[in-house]
Amino acid sequence: MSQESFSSGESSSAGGSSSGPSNSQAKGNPSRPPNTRPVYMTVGSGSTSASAAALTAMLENDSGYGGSIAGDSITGTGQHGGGWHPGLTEDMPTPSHTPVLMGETNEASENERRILTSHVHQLVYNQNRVALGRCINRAVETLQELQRMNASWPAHYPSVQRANLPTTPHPPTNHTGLTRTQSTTGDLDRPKSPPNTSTRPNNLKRTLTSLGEDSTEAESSSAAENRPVSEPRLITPQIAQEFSILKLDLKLGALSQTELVHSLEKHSIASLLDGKISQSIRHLLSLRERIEDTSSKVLVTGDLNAGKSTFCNALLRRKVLPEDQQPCTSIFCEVLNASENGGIEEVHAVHKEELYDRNDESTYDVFPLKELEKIVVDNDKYTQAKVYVRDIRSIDESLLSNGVVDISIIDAPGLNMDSLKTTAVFARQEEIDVVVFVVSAENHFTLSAKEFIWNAAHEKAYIFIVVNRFDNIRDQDRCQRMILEQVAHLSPRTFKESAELVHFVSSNAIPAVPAGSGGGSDPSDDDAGGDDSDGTPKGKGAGLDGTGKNDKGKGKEKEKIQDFENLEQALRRFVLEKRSRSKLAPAKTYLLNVLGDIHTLAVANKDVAQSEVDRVTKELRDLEPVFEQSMKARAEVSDEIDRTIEQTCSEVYSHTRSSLSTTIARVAEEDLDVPYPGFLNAFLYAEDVKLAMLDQISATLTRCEEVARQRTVGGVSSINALGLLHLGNEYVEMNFRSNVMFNRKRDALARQVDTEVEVWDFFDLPGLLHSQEKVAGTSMALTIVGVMGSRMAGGIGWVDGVIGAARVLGAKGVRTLIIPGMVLAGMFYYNPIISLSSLPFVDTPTHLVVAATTYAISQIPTSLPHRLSTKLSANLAAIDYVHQNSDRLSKEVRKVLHIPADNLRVGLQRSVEKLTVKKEETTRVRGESEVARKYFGNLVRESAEIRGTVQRVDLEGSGPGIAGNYEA
Ligand SMILES: Nc1nc2c(ncn2[C@@H]2O[C@H](COP(=O)(O)OP(=O)(O)OP(=O)(O)O)[C@@H](O)[C@H]2O)c(=O)[nH]1
Repeated sequence: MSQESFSSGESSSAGGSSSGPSNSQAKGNPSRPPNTRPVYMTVGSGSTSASAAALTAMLENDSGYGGSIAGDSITGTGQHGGGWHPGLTEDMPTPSHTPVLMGETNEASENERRILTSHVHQLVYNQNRVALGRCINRAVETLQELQRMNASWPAHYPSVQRANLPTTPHPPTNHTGLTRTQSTTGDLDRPKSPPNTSTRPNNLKRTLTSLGEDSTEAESSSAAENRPVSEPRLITPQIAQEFSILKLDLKLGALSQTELVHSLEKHSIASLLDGKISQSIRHLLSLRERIEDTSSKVLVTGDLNAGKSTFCNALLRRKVLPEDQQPCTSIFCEVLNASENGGIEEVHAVHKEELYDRNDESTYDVFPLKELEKIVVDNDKYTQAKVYVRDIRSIDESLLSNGVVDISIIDAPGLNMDSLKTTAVFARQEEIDVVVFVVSAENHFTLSAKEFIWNAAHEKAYIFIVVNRFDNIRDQDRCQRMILEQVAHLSPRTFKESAELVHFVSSNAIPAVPAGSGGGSDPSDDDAGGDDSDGTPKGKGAGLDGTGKNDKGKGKEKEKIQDFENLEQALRRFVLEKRSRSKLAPAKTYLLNVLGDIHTLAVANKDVAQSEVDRVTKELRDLEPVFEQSMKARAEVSDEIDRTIEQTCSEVYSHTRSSLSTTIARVAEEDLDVPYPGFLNAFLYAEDVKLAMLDQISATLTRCEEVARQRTVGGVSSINALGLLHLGNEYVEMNFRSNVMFNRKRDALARQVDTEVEVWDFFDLPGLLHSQEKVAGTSMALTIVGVMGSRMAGGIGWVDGVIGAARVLGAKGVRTLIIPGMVLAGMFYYNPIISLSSLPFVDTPTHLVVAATTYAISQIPTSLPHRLSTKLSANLAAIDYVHQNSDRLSKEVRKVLHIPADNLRVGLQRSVEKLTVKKEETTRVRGESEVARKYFGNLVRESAEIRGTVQRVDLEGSGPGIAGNYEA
């Protein structure tokens, strides 16, 4: 494209646009009828329409590329007649639609149209960039929120399930890949992967769920209550679907993802998800950085010696990069606009293992341009070279300095098996927006080339292919056909747009000034490119005779230049207009995917939260009466236990008391089964009777204890029954053995109160009196009692002392002889008794005394038990024997009953506490689930809304002329 043609275009367009038909007339072009150009109507009071002004303002104020658009590089190109001029954005129709008269050259308007198209596209690009940037910010905020939520309410992760597990019925499919059932997120318009090209795992089917499953078997409520909640719960089949961005990489041994999801505890899943979210946030931030970056990188690669360096030089119109017939480029050379280096042309050779930083000279060595060859050919010190050059061409033609975006060209080393991997890695870098592949027309695609394109086409979708050294081909049509066939195979998408993306050129036919010339002039000018006065470039390519005399040769050269210029324009379009694809499309695609994942996650978790709320609400509803009942039972059972214990103890007490009292009172009348051995052994008899009585009392006590045992067994049973009734299986019965009760020596007390046998015990004086009165009258009776009373008391008072001694000595003989001795003594002391007497019975004759004594002795078997019983009873009463024992028994019963009672009380308390904790826990879960439901409900809406906004960002056919460019 010559400068002249551009200038003329500019004047016609500017004129036409600013003043409409009147201007056209003012130009005084008689050959153009007044209506050959459309009539422009200016809306508004000024000469510039409001919309045009707005458009201009938007372009000028745009922050993303403002520097390059409105900066010096634009204004400094005044030589192009204001190629970038506010007038261009004035209200006027798109020039491409301008009607052109037959035969009229429309070169100028074509130029104008191209520039306008470029700027409008720039505007649209910026709008898209800003919109995507905002969406990235919102997505990041959303993900951060999700991360916070996930920390407090571990998100549930939808899972896929293997085909051999029971699944919902699938429609029959004839491919082995993934079989979808249905998706609630279909409205999200997630890009559908065609079969076999899907990167998603095969042999996976939609999951079944453990949530919401209808169990065919009835389940008891307690079983349901105690059934462990499987974690993590899977999602219903309708919404379970695979993720693209937030997919958890769960590969561990032979376990499938589903098995792993099942086996992992839900907090582990949540933390894995958290990691994924962080990763995604980082990626989104890097995408935002990338779309805000105004630079664009073009990687030129291809087979060895295909002419890559020659091609780059042709683009620059300067011999910057070394060309050689031998493979020579050994490092990556990035050619940048010198304006990025303070306008200085030089080479920065970047040290190995260093990250290039233009402001840090320790990372590189500086060389003049002409020494580039030395660095490029065989070196082991540098990995890449940054080549700063001034672009000598206008902004409409230049790639480096095009007024819109800063483009750098990277000349890569030729591909071979060694460099293939390095270059492939290089090409994969995110900042590489465009890959230009140079192939030699003579050699077609080598194996390395095919492998590279195959991979790069997956990465970048479109490859710009330059078929170089076309001048060396004789049958060019056949060559074209064959190469296009190969392109179709290697990158079908590139093939589809081959008119724009595949170019057959001869780079060496393009005139280029030497690198050292400083780039001050344009080689496309007649004088600059070579020594031909007719503008034919002075190339070294075949078929160029360089004399300018061969018209056919000239025609061919022009054709080659034209082809190259076509390539350049296509490349510019590809870089400038299609950079949306390379810069914004990845952001858009990633956003759509991540928002789709968030949406899926939100839908799934909203439902999980809802079912969680339902579940715990029901649980709470069921729990409330159980809790109330438990509280009531605790109080009631406690009272019941107290009652049982009280009743049992009081029964035992009263029974023991009455039994003992009765026995003690009646022990004298009992058949003690002690034979009376006669007068001589009266004392022994007394001892035996006493022991027999004590045994009787002990036997009664033993019976009472047995009764108490039985009562205790009854009490324990009723407590256990209460426990089982209220606590069910939770109640643990205690092992109770009644035989260990009362195992203390029970009659110790009785032994302690061992009653001493006294002489008086043998003679029942009141009884005697009573019986003698009946027989011999009162005076007689008194005589006997008097004899037995006072005389014997005086005469045989020694006897008690003897008994006491005998007890101590244990001399049976002594005791045996006491009573006979006593009686005889009574007789011998008769006289003194009589004589001393002043009592009414002083006159009592001797025979009466003998009779009375004999009577008293005969009464021993009858009177002794009574006397002893009375005495025993009095002694036992003195030590409170009956109460003591009744109390002992009832206390022991109480003690024993308290053990199961306390056990039951603890059980009941525990049950209430357990229910309280469960209630609190369930209430807490309900609260959290409600928050989660609300949050995920909002997230469903929000993610769909942001996704909708992203979807509306149209990166394809935006801006006039762009679609046209590709359809042309
Ligand atoms: N006939 C013809 N020769 C060309 C053309 N382009 C480049 N050459 C020649 O091919 C040879 C190799 O060119 P280079 O540009 O060095 O090739 P390269 O691909 O950069 O080489 P390496 O980077 O070393 O692999 C040089 O001698 C060029 O003059 C062309 O279009 N036609």
